[in-house]
Amino acid sequence: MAARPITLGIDLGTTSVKAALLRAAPDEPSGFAVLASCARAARAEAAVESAGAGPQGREQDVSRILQALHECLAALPRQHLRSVVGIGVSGQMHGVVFWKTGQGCEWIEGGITPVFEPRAVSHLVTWQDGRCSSEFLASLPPPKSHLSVATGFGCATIFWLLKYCPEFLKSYDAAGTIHDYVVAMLCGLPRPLMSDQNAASWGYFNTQSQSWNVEILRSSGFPVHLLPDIAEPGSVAGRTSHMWFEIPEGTEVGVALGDLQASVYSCMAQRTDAVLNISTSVQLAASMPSGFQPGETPDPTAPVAYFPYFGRTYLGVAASLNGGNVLATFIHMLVHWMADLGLEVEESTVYSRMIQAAVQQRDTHLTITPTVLGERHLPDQLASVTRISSSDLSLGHVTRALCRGIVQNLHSMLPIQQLQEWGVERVMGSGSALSRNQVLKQEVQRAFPLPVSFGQDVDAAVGAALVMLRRHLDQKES
Ligand SMILES: Nc1ncnc2c1ncn2[C@@H]1O[C@H](COP(=O)(O)OP(=O)(O)O)[C@@H](O)[C@H]1O
Ligand SMILES: O=C(CO)[C@@H](O)[C@H](O)[C@H](O)[C@H](O)COP(=O)(O)O
Repeated sequence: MAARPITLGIDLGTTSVKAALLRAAPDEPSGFAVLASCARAARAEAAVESAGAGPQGREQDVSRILQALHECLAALPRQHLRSVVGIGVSGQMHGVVFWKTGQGCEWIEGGITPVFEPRAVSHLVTWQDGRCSSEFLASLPPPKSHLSVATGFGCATIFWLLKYCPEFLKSYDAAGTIHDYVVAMLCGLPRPLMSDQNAASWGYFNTQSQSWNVEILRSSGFPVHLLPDIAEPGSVAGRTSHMWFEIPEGTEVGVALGDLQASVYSCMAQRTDAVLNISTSVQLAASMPSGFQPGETPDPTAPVAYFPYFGRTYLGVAASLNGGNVLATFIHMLVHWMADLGLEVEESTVYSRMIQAAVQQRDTHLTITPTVLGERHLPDQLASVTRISSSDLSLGHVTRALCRGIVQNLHSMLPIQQLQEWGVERVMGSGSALSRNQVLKQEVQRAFPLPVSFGQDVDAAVGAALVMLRRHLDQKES
């Protein structure tokens, strides 16, 4: 019997990097089996943001992201890596990283396996970056796109750098998301390719014409030469230029995908499924009918946006900026308070103790609006706590209220009534913040009284691998 094909999926997330190996499994309902997976914290938060970014700047160190990626690959079984026939890459959308063409990395040979190390590469300015104030965004030209432009979106960041750090931009002649960068380095692409999934997340991209708003951008002095060329999600960007963790040189690499779309692709078994992803951020997504086209102009006050998916279809998405990152912020606060009091406690200990305490605390009157980052449609709505009584101040009460607040905030953006109008019959949970947190699961089931099931915690990596596996199988059949 011919060996069943194996593909590798990668997810370059905001907090962690995930990798998964999939093998075709015709006798499985899904058609695949996950052979192995791995997750490694990236810990990539840059120690120093760019000059002028201010306290709202959020940048990550590309070398740390690649280090976490290499750790994941090194942990996967070599006998399977040798058989990989395709690599799918997804990652945190909206962000932008810059590099010099032909100098973006150096392949280091002579070790256990060739690896590429970043060279003339900037920090990654992430989707959490808040340097673009509302006033600055209002000064930008209106986009010819159904998606509005928010802080942390690639084009907004480039406009900000053009105004405040023009010399910085002159140092680079290529740009993309972090996953576009990794694809370009793996394949030695002279210029990055970008799927419409990631282009739409940058702003100033028209998904119907599949083109950048080049004239609008150029007339504002925007460095349009930095805009990547566009390619279909699911198509091949190139082939690996070196052997990589024993994955053969010449292996096909797909055009990078949005982590949201890759997660949905792995979890959405039927078109009537909604996918609720809680990772660093939170997204609730459902399929739009084929033929659906979003409006021509953006509505920045709308809590639901329409993101390109596959095959020119769209997802209706409530994308909250406040998900696992809110829990992480709470824990960082507790750990720092305890350090101030002379106590050293591991973050992982706090996560497990607070979740255990809240599992025991099934209800609370304490009410937390968790939006420490505001929301794109309500940037000035920051976090608040109400109904505080002396009896509701245990760790269990506060954690229950925090988890409830995260889920209720998402529900306020996309309520179950709207999901049911769209024909949604089931909610598929994804993301490792959800998979590791029984309280979040309980609050999801409470807020969305539909059948709810929970997936793996490497969903986007599985989705990216699955896209390449199905491409390979289709090619073999044709
Ligand atoms: N030990 C833990 N137990 C439970 N939740 C955790 C733990 N460590 C991190 N988390 C949660 O997981 C979130 C990150 O999820 P992850 O899927 O790694 O994010 P991303 O895909 O955005 O990189 C963090 O924001 C935090 O809320
Ligand atoms: O914000 C949106 C969409 O606008 C999200 O769907 C977006 O994909 C994510 O926030 C980023 O990609 C980061 O994802 P993650 O690191 O939180 O998994």
